[in-house]
Amino acid sequence: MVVATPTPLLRRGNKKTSAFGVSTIDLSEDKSIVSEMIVKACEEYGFFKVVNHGVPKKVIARMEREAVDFFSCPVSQKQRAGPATPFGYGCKNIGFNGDKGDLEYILLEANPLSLSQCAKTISNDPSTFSSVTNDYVSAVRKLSCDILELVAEGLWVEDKCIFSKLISDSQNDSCFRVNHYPPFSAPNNNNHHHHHHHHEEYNNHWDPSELEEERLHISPIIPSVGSKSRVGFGEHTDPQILTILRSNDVSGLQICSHDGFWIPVPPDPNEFFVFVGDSFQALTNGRFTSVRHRVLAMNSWKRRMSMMYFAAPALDAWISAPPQINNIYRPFTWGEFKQIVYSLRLADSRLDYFKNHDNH
Ligand SMILES: C=C1C[C@]23C[C@@]1(O)CC[C@H]2[C@@]12CC[C@H](O)[C@@](C)(C(=O)O1)[C@H]2[C@@H]3C(=O)O
Ligand SMILES: O=C(O)CCC(=O)C(=O)O
Repeated sequence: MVVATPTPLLRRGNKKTSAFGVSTIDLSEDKSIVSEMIVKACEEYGFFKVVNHGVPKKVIARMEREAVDFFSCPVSQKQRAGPATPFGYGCKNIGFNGDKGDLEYILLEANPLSLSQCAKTISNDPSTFSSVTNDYVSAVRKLSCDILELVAEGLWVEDKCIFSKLISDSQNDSCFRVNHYPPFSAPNNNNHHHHHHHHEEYNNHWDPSELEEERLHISPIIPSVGSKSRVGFGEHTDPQILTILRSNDVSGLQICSHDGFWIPVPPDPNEFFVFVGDSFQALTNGRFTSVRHRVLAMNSWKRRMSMMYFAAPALDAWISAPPQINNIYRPFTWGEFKQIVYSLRLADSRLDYFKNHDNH
């Protein structure tokens, strides 16, 4: 029997093993050039940096302030917003397999209704927290849409909104995360006193005696990262379509090249980094690369803080009416889709859906 396989219209291009330089894409440049560069970056590393991104400095600064204020609260107060199941405040336990990371975080659903609910447990001034967060999330969602439209253009797809419409209103499963990593001092260095002094920068409540203990609990997915650094966030790919990351000026982020090298990404607080996620790799039939990345806690007295917007389609709508296969992009297979839902640890009702449709 001959089985018709859909033509892989969007094929993975040849990959170069050239020396790495993070592509920097200037969104104010000519559209046709920018769209071509973005497609190339999505194919080669699945990772790039954007400048002239259009997100106002003030929107970023206000969000950073809210996050710093939250993480500076006493543990007992932060725990009111937890545990993260998957949304809310989480500390150290980053994955549902019990993966450990040396960080604390807040993971939120990126829609106004959910944000205003969660704000009540996060802030003493919930209305300010939710308006600042909504402004930030809306601005980075707009940036994601701009990028997705440029991608469609670069792929010569007729409907320029084919990808961006998946996330263009706030009714989708996008999420927002802020990570906060403690500072790290390498074993046997004598700078403890010095470090401790700077700990107070965020008036944080990390117990330095925990650090030595935590060093022993290296995430099982990382075999070894050497004695001078520790895992902040274990290696993974993001299940969503795109991730938009902004961090302060503390290093630690690394991406994995296709030939298996870990490449440190110098931090840049004024710009954004973009990651291709598993969903985008699937939608483009593997032409785009979902980028493997991790965060190491570096030997620095300063703490890393990063904020991420994860652009994801409305999964419920996708379940009830999966997009039709056409020549433009391919809907997820059920296997891929299930993986995304599981990775997001979404509501049990959605997981039940798959239990009842296990033949997919
Ligand atoms: C270690 C993990 C955290 C994560 C689930 C996972 O097992 C692997 C993917 C991780 C990730 C990365 C992007 C998002 O931050 C996240 C919410 C997601 O959907 O996949 C996290 C997951 C998580 O924090 O539960
Ligand atoms: O904190 C960072 O810089 C990146 C962490 C990350 O990859 C994630 O939260 O999914």
